Amino acid sequence: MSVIAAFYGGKSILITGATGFMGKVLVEKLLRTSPDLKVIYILVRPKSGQSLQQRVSQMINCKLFEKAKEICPNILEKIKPIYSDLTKPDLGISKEDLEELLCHTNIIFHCAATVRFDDPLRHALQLNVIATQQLLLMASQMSKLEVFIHFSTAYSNCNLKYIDEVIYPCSVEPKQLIDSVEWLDDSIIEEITPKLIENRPNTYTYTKALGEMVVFQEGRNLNVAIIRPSIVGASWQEPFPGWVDNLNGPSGLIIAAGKGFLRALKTTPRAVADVVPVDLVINLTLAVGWHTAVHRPKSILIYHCTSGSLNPLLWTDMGFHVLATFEKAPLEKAFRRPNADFTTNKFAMQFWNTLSHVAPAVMYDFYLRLTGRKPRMAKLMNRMLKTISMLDYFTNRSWEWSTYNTEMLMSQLNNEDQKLFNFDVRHLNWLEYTENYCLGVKKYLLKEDMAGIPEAKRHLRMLRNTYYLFNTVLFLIIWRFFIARSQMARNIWYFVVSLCYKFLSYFRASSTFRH
Ligand SMILES: CCCCCCCCCCCCCCCC(=O)SCCNC(=O)CCNC(=O)[C@H](O)C(C)(C)COP(=O)(O)OP(=O)(O)OC[C@H]1O[C@@H](n2cnc3c(N)ncnc32)[C@H](O)[C@@H]1OP(=O)(O)O
Ligand SMILES: NC(=O)C1=CN([C@@H]2O[C@H](COP(=O)(O)OP(=O)(O)OC[C@H]3O[C@@H](n4cnc5c(N)ncnc54)[C@H](OP(=O)(O)O)[C@@H]3O)[C@@H](O)[C@H]2O)C=CC1
Repeated sequence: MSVIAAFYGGKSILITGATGFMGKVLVEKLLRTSPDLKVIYILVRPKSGQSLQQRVSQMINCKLFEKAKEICPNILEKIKPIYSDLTKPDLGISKEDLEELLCHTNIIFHCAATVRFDDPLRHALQLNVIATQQLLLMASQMSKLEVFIHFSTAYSNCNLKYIDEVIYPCSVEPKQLIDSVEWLDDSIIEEITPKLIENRPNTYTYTKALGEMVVFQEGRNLNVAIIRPSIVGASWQEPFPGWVDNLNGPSGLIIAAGKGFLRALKTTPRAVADVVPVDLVINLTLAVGWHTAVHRPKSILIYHCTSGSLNPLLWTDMGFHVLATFEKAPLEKAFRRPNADFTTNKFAMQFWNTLSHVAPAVMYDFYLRLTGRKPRMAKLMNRMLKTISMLDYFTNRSWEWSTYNTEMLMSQLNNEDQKLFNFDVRHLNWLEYTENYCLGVKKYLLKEDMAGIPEAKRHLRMLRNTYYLFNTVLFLIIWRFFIARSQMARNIWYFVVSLCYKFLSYFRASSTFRH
């Protein structure tokens, strides 16, 4: 019998960020494995003109929830959306809703965050730190609260090489910073941001570290645990392989590679791609929720959800797996044939950027202009180059995370739970996973039909022939140019032609002789 699934039965669970990538998988798994849970309160903001109810309907009508709906037919009654904007005072929650939450909530999963790397410090602070602080305050008034699970990232301390399951203090106290940004002008905040984040690459990792400090300082009287996943990718097994719904992490670049936009990447040869499947992260999270509620550890435990130390995958290997998959099942209407050069050298990367990224985009835009259409490729390419440069920090470094707590937890699960809430990354086959990831990107993100693969292959063949033709014409033009100007080039040309002629005559003569 599953102890973890039984634990969530009859519980009222509050989830922030339920409409996000990980939040959806969390809601789905809870409903699938504990259909007898009482209610899941989800804090949602209206978005793109959709009401809260419309957002919930859209969420549960996606393929991800198909199995959960079979197991839990009254799924709509189980999910209660609560209006909330985490950037507003008191999280924008109405008095009545607040009362209900304070009276009934047993478990909180705090998933919401801004994961953008380029967010201004003020906004990132608002969501990743102040909202966490306010949620903790709210949690401290909940009479039935058993556990508070906070989602952080394994990269919150990416300024270190070895990262332990502890909270590392930042040089500035979160409270001081929160007070300061209240009266500081945006331009001044922008100016001091590089000094504050020190040797971290962006405001995301910095504010996630501050968020952990806030949890440590203000969650002491609560029963809290922190999950630190590394790079979260598509699902491995549950509810089916390859599910993914946004462009974050590797997904965007997998598309870019499949469409033939991304043709070169700077990465150190031994740099580890610390990817973890989303279902594995959610399984660990649910196990941590159960363990923390039942065992009530004396201090806040941190759980690293990483793959590098147990089952490492290199970025270059992942790249080759991606290319191999798109060879078998190409994306539709690719810009160029998928191919990639991995380089460690900054100058080589600049060379490849010019040759493989910028030049084809500029040429294609020229062609679009000639045919009376609006050029768009250079703009797209610049966006992709910006994204690559933002991810460069992560594809060129490796970290080591300790996993004592995660391993301790694994050893405490019974056989049934080890299967139902599997978070053992050692059993993962990266080749198979990457293949499913790419197919998932094709089906669920790009909504491409698998029946279109023969046409996509034809398109790639056409691109290959165009490429050969283009190169031949280019070679002939350049050669013609040299022949016209240089006696030496002419001599080489005549020498090569006469050599070819002699070989041909020789083979023809010898084959006539044999007959
Ligand atoms: C050969 C294969 C090897 C694979 C090799 C992979 C290496 C991959 C390393 C990952 C390493 C992460 C390690 C941290 C792990 C965490 O803990 S963080 C959680 C993950 N967070 C992220 O990944 C967020 C990263 N993204 C961002 O911060 C922002 O999107 C960027 C990169 C700054 C771009 O900002 P922007 O220029 O304002 O663009 P934005 O409005 O976001 O989107 C503009 C367009 O680009 C598209 N786009 C957005 N993001 C992406 C993306 N990542 N890729 C492509 N297109 C994108 C959007 O769809 C949008 O298109 P339109 O809708 O306009 O048509
Ligand atoms: N994805 C990854 O690779 C990793 C993620 N993490 C952490 O996991 C957690 C979940 O990440 P992920 O699911 O990928 O993120 P997403 O960007 O997919 O989801 C973010 C969620 O936060 C909600 N949210 C954002 N701003 C607000 C707001 N002002 N008010 C209310 N809700 C808001 C979003 O709601 P809406 O739908 O309305 O936008 C969405 O539900 C985060 O804490 C992140 O730091 C950690 C490591 C890696």
